[in-house]
Formats: sequence, structure tokens, C-alpha cells
Amino acid sequence: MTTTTELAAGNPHAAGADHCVPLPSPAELRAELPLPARLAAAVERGRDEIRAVLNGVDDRLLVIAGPCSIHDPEAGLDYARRLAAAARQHSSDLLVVMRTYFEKPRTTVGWKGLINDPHLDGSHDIAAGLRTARRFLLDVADLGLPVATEFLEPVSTLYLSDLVGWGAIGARTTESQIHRQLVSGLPMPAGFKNGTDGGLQVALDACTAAAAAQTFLGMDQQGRASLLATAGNPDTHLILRGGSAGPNYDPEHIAAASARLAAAGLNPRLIVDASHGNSGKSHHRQAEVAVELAARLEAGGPGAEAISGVMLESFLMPGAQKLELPAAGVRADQPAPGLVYGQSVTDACMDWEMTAGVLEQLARGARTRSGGHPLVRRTALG
Ligand SMILES: O=C[C@H](O)[C@H](O)COP(=O)(O)O
Ligand SMILES: C=C(OP(=O)(O)O)C(=O)O
Repeated sequence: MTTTTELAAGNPHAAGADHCVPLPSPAELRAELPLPARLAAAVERGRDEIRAVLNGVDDRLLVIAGPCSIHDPEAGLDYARRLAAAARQHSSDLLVVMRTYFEKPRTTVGWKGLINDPHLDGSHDIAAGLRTARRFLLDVADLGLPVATEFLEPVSTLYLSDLVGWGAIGARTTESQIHRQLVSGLPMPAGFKNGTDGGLQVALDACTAAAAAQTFLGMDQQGRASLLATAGNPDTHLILRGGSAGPNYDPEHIAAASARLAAAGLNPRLIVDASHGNSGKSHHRQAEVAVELAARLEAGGPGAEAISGVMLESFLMPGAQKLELPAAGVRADQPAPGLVYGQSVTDACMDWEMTAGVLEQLARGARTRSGGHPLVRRTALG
């Protein structure tokens, strides 16, 4: 953990910062925790499968499920093992990807995730956070699960992107040019959430911008300020997450969004986030939304064909617990007080039992939508 002395010894000339503590470069961390060729091939395979589902070549349903945030790697891996088993069980109907979110965009202030504050005590040991996140992704990849994450800090992306199968840009950053540029150079499919007000246009614009070649200021693997030129990301898409104006997962919203995407020359197939603005952040409501979506896949109707994926916030225990942080700028003497094992410290999550039931229903919905011929459906991928 970084000490006060180290902080004081840091470079005081970093723009706008009181302290500046050098970190290992992305190349150094990648060398310390390398991605073996076997897992690199699995990550690539996962990206290809996700692309195929998003493009409708593989008509399974993409399901991105996992905690709102990873705060305890042990509980996260406990969850990952259960999800890996469920992914195998439903592999004819669902392509299951684990949500492994290490960075939280806050409305105002709050815990910003495992990378920013891995000890959950305001000590902000970012070097340990990056290391823990990378090790966690390696462990999940070893279980055979592709992973999904939100890319929030462009710098942290350099430490982890080789392990990620699917990326998201959150509702609070979809309008940011920096995040659109970032996605334009990512090697995996990436979705943009609609705005927190429910507005779709920011996400459509984001997809267009990220699909284009971009040149911008960034950092290289050695940690040097660099000019970065990207080719554009061909696999951008929309994520409907509801907003302050209400949910947007109903058939009319989905059909209208899909039509707007098509008219803009973008992928008309989209992902529906059953949580956030679509559930009012209630985990009970989230399960109802997911089950409603499953029923709609079965029944067909407006927008049903446009649903390529569903996002679920799910952990071992139901709901969420409050994480008490020390006041801003005060270093904690104590680590976070006893937390309930396997319960979210950010948004409320469905528990494992509820998740398993929802996965069953989504699998049935996907199977019925496809006509129930999984072996025929997946020939495009062999
Ligand atoms: O998904 C997580 C939260 O919804 C997001 O980080 C915003 O959280 P906040 O409004 O509690 O800051
Ligand atoms: C922060 C998240 O979502 P949103 O950007 O939709 O609020 C999230 O998925 O963790």
C-alpha cells in the first residue's frame, strides 16, 4: 500500500494534483502477470462468438451477468465458478459472459471500484488494484468464461484490455469524446449505454464516432505520452438501460431504437440492461424485467428480433450493503468493517438462486425464438 511518506515524496508538479505516485507501466504489469497463449486464444474465441451473436450470425442470446462491481476477488471467483457451470449448461441457447467491473462511475462521490481503492478504505492503492484486477481476469479466463467490463479510465484500459471479451461505456461517459476515441481502438466489441436521461442520440453518435478512425493523445504500453491512431471499431452497439424518464425495455422502445440504429447505418441489434434505469435499481424488479424479456423472446412481436443480449447485475447474495468510506482526504486506519460475503457494495444485485432461474427462462426464450434447433443455428461458427 502507498504510504503518506511515499505520497509526499512523489512529484508535486503533476497538473492539479497534490500528490503524484508513479505506477508500474502497463507493459511491466503485463510482464508480471502474462496472458498465456492458451488463454489469449480463448479470449479471442470469446470475442468472435460475441461478435457473431451481436451480428445475428449466431442466434443465441448474449447474457452479460455478474456483480455490479467486484470488491472481493474471493467472492467474485466463487460466483464465477457457478456462472461457468451455468454457461456450460445453457451453451446451446445462451452465450454467457461474466460482468467483471472494476471501475465505477459515480453520480457525485463514492467508492470508485477495485482498481481505484482495492482495500475499500480510502487508501487508494491503485498499483494493488491494477494487479488484483489483472489476476482476477486471468482466473476467470481460466474457468473458460469470457469477461465484460466497463472502460472508465483510458489509462487502466492499457493494463487489462488483452483479457477482455466485451467492453461497455457507461451512461455517464457515452457522450465523452475521450471514451469514443478509446473504443475506436479496442480489439473487442463494445456497447454504449444510452444517457442517464434516457436519450438515445448520444449513444448513436458514440457508435458512429467509435466506428471511425481516430487520432488522439494517449499513452503507450511503456507509459509514455503518445500520439495514438486507431482504425475504428467495427463492433459497436447500443445498450438500453432506461433513464430518468423511465425504463426503455418495452417493445415499442426497443423497436424504435432498432429502427433508429438501422437508419443511422448502425447495428440494429442491441443489448437490454435489465438493471439501472430499467429496474429502478431494484433487484426484485430486475428479475421481473429479465423474465419479461425472456417471455418476449418466446412470443415474438415488436423489437423481439432486435434483442441480441441482456445484461444482469447478479452476485451470490441479494441486494446491496452500504460501504462506509472515510471522509474525503482522510486516510483510514482500519480496513472496511465486516462486510456480508458475496453481497454488492454498489447497486443491488439478484442473488445466485434468482439468477439461475432467470438464466433458465432466458435460455428457453432464446431456444423458442430460434425455432429450437441449436445445432443448426450455430453452424456459422462451426
Ligand atoms: O452501476 C453502478 C451505479 O449505478 C453507478 O456507478 C452510479 O452510482 P451512484 O449514483 O451511486 O454514484
Ligand atoms: C454504471 C453502470 O451502468 P450505467 O452506466 O448504465 O449507469 C454499470 O453498468 O455498472
